[in-house]
Amino acid sequence: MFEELKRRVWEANLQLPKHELVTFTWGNVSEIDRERGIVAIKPSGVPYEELKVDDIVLVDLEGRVLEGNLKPSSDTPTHLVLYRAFPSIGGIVHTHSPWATSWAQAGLPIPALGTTHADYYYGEIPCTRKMTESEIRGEYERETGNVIVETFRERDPSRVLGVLVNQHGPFCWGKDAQEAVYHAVVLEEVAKMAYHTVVLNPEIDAISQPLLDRHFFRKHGSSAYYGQTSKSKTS
Ligand SMILES: O=C(CO)[C@@H](O)[C@@H](O)COP(=O)(O)O
Repeated sequence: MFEELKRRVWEANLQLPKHELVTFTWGNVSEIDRERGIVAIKPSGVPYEELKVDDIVLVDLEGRVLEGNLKPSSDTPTHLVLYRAFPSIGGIVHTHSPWATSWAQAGLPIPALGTTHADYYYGEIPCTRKMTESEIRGEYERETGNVIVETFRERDPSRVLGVLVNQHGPFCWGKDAQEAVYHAVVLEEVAKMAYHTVVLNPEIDAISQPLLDRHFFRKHGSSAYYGQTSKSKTS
């Protein structure tokens, strides 16, 4: 019954090395079947070149393994916190892609400096606060999810489709695993461009609200008009 879900998650995981978003095993992708409350996720520590469809692990929203012979990603508790807190999302990607991770390590949000950014992220891509010692010593991966949720108290996860976890790296999401990978690719590109932009002009301001609105809403929401059909908004 979940063969299709597992295949989609397997294919989405294989997109990470293809887009040069992961080194070794530094990343994972999951997708949720909302109707059944089942999450398919990459197994922990398995090299991408060895990953098979049947290695994808199925867990419930409490993290209990329902199917699979391997341990799920060590980041599974983070994914589960996000699926529970953000009902609009259907897929999640975590990587240590170098440009996004550089901003995360610097503890800085990525400002919206141009239309490439505004096409997908409505405003700055936030960086979480640093985690406390007790959060790190406790249920670390679950607390990582909690600190992301805290960062989104005043933000809309359907408009800001990713986050930088301070001193760690990016988590992105989308309506499914494939779209989440797409947003992770965009995040890495805008992280690289933003770095170069602020180096070239340290005084640069974020783009204006009208330009941000124009670019985000031409691809998202009921007034979107970019592309050929509603399905092509990410192309
Ligand atoms: O964040 C980290 C390591 O810092 C992990 O996400 C990364 O190594 C992937 O872990 P898994 O192989 O998915 O358990």
